[in-house]
Amino acid sequence: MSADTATTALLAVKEVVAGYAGPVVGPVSFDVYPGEVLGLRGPNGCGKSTLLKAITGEAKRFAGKIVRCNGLTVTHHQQRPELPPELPLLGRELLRVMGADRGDAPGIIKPLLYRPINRMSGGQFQLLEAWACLGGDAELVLLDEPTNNLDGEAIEALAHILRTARPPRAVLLVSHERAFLEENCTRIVEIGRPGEGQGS
Ligand SMILES: Nc1ncnc2c1ncn2[C@@H]1O[C@H](COP(=O)(O)OP(=O)(O)OP(=O)(O)O)[C@@H](O)[C@H]1O
Repeated sequence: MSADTATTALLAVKEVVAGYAGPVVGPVSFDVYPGEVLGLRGPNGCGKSTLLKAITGEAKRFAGKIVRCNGLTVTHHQQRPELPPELPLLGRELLRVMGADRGDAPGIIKPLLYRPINRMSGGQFQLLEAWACLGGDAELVLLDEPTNNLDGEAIEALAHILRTARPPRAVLLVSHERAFLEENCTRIVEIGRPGEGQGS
């Protein structure tokens, strides 16, 4: 579904400047509507991950506004998710903790359900985490480089999950994979190089 201006935005990012000790990105503006997969694209270090972190409150907002619709639930798939080596959980238990244990896991996820997460490969854990975010209850899913570590089959499975999992949830997707963004996003926002703010 494409953005519909008659629909209320789930999230409005307005002239946001964000960073850590100092600003690293912005000003940037975009809205996210129910049902869309909005891509964020830009060069390395331009601040895409920082923008996602500003939405969750992990990064500092120096200027602008981030307006969430009332009661909006958000989940964040971080770039390079860490495998928690000491956590004695099976894949399905992790899904339960994340509210994504619905019994409708795609075929590529099923073999991971009974595998201890500390014995998964980086790619397997990455895919399970992405499914946990997309198959859970959150109305807005933030995905940061979800194709990292994934082989071609897993990337295709992720694309299928993006297209089919629980619409009308919205997704804000950061990816270096130009083709993946273009094939799977309903809209793409360009972020400029550091100091340039928003691209055209
Ligand atoms: N925790 C942090 N503290 C201070 N600076 C940080 C922190 N995390 C990132 N940065 C800096 O903020 C800038 C933007 O980084 P960010 O990871 O948001 O960019 P990005 O566009 O997602 O990059 P990439 O495409 O390479 O993943 C970089 O200069 C980076 O070094």
